[in-house]
Amino acid sequence: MNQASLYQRANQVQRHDAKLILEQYASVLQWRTDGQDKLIDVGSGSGNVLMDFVHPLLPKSFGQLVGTDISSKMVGYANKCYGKKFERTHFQVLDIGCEELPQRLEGQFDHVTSFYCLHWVQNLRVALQNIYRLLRHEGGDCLLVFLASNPVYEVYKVLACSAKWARYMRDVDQFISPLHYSKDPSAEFSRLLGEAGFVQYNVEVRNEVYVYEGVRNLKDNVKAICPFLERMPESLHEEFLDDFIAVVVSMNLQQQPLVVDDAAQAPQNVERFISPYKLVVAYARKSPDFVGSVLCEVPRQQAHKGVD
Ligand SMILES: C[S@@+](CC[C@H](N)C(=O)[O-])C[C@H]1O[C@@H](n2cnc3c(N)ncnc32)[C@H](O)[C@@H]1O
Ligand SMILES: CC(C)=CCC/C(C)=C/CC/C(C)=C/C(=O)O
Repeated sequence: MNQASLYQRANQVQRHDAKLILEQYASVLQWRTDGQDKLIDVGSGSGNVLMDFVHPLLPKSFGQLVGTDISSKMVGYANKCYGKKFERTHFQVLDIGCEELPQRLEGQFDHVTSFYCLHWVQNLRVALQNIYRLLRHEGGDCLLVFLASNPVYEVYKVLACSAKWARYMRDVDQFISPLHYSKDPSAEFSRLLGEAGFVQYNVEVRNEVYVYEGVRNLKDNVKAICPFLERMPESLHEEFLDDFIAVVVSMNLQQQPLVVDDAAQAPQNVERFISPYKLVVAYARKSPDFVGSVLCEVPRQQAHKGVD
């Protein structure tokens, strides 16, 4: 995932989920009384989720906002878009799955956030140990949002077995969420949080559905995140995306076009593609003073996203 501007244009699902979850958790985060909070975001990508939805929640006098990503291209893009415009804000390269966390980052932050990143990291145990170490020694909290499962992974598996695409997808398992096949992602992630040292945590696994309107829209969203495209000549991209769509159709994830009878209304004949997925929403604190309300059921939105 290196194409920052492409990602910035085709990340509606990711933006939708981050916005909704931040609205629910803004008041749960343990804000400092002096307003000098330091926050680090893991896997910030092109930076727009961090700057559009996290930055506005920070107190005016916040201490520091650091966006990080494993991709230097993403970091370069985010610094160019936001680094100069926003005070006390910068982006830097960090692999959250690294064996040794840079010492200058250890124990520096009040909050760690991460949206749609941890499903890219195979070694969640190491990633959580690093997240724990980023937080101040005396406390701090984290809000981690990522995919447990998504039909995109089943499509990858099918394409990886085909004679045409196998040579670009030999390491397909490296790009499947480590919780995709888990029978109980909530229990598994809770255990990992406990092992990392977090004493109080709440892990929800939300069953979500996003509906993509039109083939082009789905293809653009796939293009923005698919790690295999950059390995093949550009002349093959459209063929790969056509085959991707054919697998989606074979999995019965296409909804028949809706035709509206009412003469006053134009018929809607755009195909819709349904993506049912499981989203992990984990909130954890390093220190033991846990607020009971965190564990209360948060109001849920019922409508399918992506459809007006
Ligand atoms: C889908 S994007 C999410 C970007 C942004 N957080 C958002 O919500 O739009 C996932 C990002 O995670 C980054 N990423 C993948 N593995 C990572 C790792 N081990 N450490 C840090 N970032 C990683 C990718 O480079 C990519 O920019
Ligand atoms: C119907 C269908 C297979 C939809 C897949 C849609 C899609 C582009 C999912 C991407 C999931 C993902 C890995 C997102 C990300 O990391 O940002």
